[in-house]
Amino acid sequence: MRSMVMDHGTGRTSGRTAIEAVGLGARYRRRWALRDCTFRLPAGRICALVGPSGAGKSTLLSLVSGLARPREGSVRVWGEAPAGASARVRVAHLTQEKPLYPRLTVAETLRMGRELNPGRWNPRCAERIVRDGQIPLDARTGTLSGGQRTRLALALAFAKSPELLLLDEPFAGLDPLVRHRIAALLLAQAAEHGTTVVLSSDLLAELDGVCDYLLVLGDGRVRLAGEVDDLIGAHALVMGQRRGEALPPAIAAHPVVEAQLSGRHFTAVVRRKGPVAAGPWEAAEPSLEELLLAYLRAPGAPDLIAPSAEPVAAPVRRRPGNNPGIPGMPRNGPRGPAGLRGPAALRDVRQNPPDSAPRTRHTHHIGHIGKGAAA
Ligand SMILES: Nc1ncnc2c1ncn2[C@@H]1O[C@H](COP(=O)(O)OP(=O)(O)OP(=O)(O)O)[C@@H](O)[C@H]1O
Repeated sequence: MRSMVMDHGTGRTSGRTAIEAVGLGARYRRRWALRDCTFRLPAGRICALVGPSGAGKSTLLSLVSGLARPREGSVRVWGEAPAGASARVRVAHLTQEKPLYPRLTVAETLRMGRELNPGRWNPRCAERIVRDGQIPLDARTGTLSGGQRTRLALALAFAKSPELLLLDEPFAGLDPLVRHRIAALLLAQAAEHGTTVVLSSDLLAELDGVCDYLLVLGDGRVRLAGEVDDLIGAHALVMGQRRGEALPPAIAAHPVVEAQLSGRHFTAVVRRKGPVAAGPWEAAEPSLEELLLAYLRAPGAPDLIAPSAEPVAAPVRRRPGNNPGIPGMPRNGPRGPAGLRGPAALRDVRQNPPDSAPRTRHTHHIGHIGKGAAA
């Protein structure tokens, strides 16, 4: 079961802000790719950017890095316009293509990185990441495997000493073992350098234990945003014997994000209005993957912008159903008695994570390492 340990000392709704978007919108010709995006990402987080294909994830990353300009609204990176010279050097953006010159060797690529980033280049960091991956320095980058290319691209990105690292699908096309190594590398480097990371991925199981902040897009809009702990704590996963055609009234009394009724059983993810009543069912906090799957399967579920993701500059325009007054949210005081009982199977997986699972450095995340993160 997930730990309820929270770091109240960090002041989630205050502190440095890495990204703040207000009413952000972008479009390609006549079609909006992103609309009315409003959220804040505090510094020091590892943020998962999730959404179905075409939801606007790459577009958002391009707006944040200054590669694209917004059509409406604004985005600030470390308080500045992303396209400005000073914001640009503080941000590294690894696009899906991970562009490398195929005819250059690894050593030549690192040399080029140094020449392009005078004053910020950290050669020891780049060399260590390449050496740990046993990548031959004299190999041409065009001959590297997918995992080696990703590692080299991450070496280039981290050696630039960015304060904000944007990664577009860094795990795509990698086998599970390589994904695990890359995730561990990412966590270790981000912890060592204090880098804020935004990581888009559709490998949901991999994100648990890696990310402590969540931004879910759907159809170009923000659907979920906030600390992972807050968002998970606001929901319950309920499983039980089905009696009749509908969910038990005590469960349906909570806003239902997604329900599956099959055979004699039901499974539902609900947004808790309070403790889930005891009954002939089991209730537990969903894992990050379970929460994400529920929202991805239910595109009509109301969005939820947690207080931890509200911009300082402008209040969130709430759509119907986006009710922040949920037990478990820090602005609403301490968590009430959860009254949640975890199914033995889920509890077992979460209490016995693989030793090698990468762990986040964030204090409030320690103790709820996910199920084989990036395994
Ligand atoms: N260069 C472009 N020209 C026209 N439309 C585009 C362009 N790039 C993206 N789009 C459209 O904008 C929307 C958002 O695309 P985007 O690539 O940001 O989504 P995504 O969530 O990153 O998708 P994926 O997970 O498949 O990479 C989609 O409808 C896409 O078709």
